[in-house]
Amino acid sequence: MSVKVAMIGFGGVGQSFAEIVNEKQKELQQKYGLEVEIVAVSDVKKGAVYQSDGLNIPKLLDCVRRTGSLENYPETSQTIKGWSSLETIEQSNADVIIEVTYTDVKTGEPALTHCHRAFDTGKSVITTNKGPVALAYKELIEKAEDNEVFFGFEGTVMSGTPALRLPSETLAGNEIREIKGVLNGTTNYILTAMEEGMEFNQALEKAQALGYAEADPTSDLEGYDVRYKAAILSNHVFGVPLDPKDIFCAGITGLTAHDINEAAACDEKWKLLARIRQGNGVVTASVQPERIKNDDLLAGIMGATNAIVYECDLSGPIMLTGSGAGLKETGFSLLIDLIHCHKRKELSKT
Ligand SMILES: NC(=O)C1=CN([C@@H]2O[C@H](COP(=O)(O)OP(=O)(O)OC[C@H]3O[C@@H](n4cnc5c(N)ncnc54)[C@H](OP(=O)(O)O)[C@@H]3O)[C@@H](O)[C@H]2O)C=CC1
Ligand SMILES: N[C@@H](CC=O)C(=O)O
Repeated sequence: MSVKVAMIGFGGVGQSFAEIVNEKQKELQQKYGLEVEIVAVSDVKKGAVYQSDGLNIPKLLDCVRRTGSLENYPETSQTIKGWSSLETIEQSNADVIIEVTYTDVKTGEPALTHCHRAFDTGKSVITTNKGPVALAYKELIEKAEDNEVFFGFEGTVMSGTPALRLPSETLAGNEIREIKGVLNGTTNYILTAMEEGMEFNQALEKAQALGYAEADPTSDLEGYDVRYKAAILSNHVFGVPLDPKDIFCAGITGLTAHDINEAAACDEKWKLLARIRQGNGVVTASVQPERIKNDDLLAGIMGATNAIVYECDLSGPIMLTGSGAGLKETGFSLLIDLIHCHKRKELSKT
């Protein structure tokens, strides 16, 4: 079965997803009976292109990587160029909108409006954008259900490492009382690099070049990105809405090379930790750098790798570790959701 996809945002993650779809086309067809057609891409500076019978992915990637613009994408009589994100969502024949614009930690826009418009027009949404999921979790889940469409956001926490499906599917039956983790790739990369003697700014530049950091890295450095992830986890795992503003939040900008060395001399490490606890239906959470012993499991989590620990009543603590950021990994998270969206559709036919 063919699933038509429109992409809103075509930065690092968007392009990586297109590349994965192109590489895995045959396998997706053989294993899942899934044929993915990218029919539209709409991006602020790179422009927009729509073709109802599907775009040529290698040409799309070549065009944007060579010229930085979709203006030069080869046209046929079917091609429409220049649609805004909302025109693309409303007027394209896509079944699924892949929302991969930047995360705005204050308003969740423009992604929040993109999700609403997609659901209003009967389209599913798959996103890695933390904004709408952290700020409007319940509202969007309910709207997707009311409109009988799919809402996937696995990549919003720990990119392609399935930190959200693990508690809701694999750990089902447990009561989870506490979650803690290293949930930001950029800051963990910087702290690891500083332990190896690199300057803060140089480490940040490297994290940006590797595609880990947010468009505005203040979000990473000051802990806002993790605060959003904590709000998503509270909603998703505990079923309790938590306003990001109510989460105590401190970042890593106050940490100096001296602090890092002082911790090392005591057999300890600094980690930016998120803690989310539930008791009697009330959730409290915090995000802050903490000095932990080197024999703590989380002390061994280095570079852009992240880890999350679920404290379960039956299975005890379960730790999941994997990439917390990265273009390929995050592109893959979109694919996981797309496969689940497809499976759900297939199941509904039986
Ligand atoms: N990179 C990572 O490791 C991870 C990223 N994420 C999330 O995934 C999303 C995408 O990340 P990434 O690809 O790295 O970010 P980029 O900044 O590389 O890409 C975002 C793209 O969205 C475009 N854009 C902005 N506003 C609009 C709009 N209104 N309509 C259409 N396009 C728009 C930008 O265009 P322009 O540049 O032209 O302004 C840019 O090309 C973000 O929300 C991020 O938080 C989640 C997990 C991991
Ligand atoms: N900027 C984020 C990307 C994933 O959410 C990070 O560094 O973890």
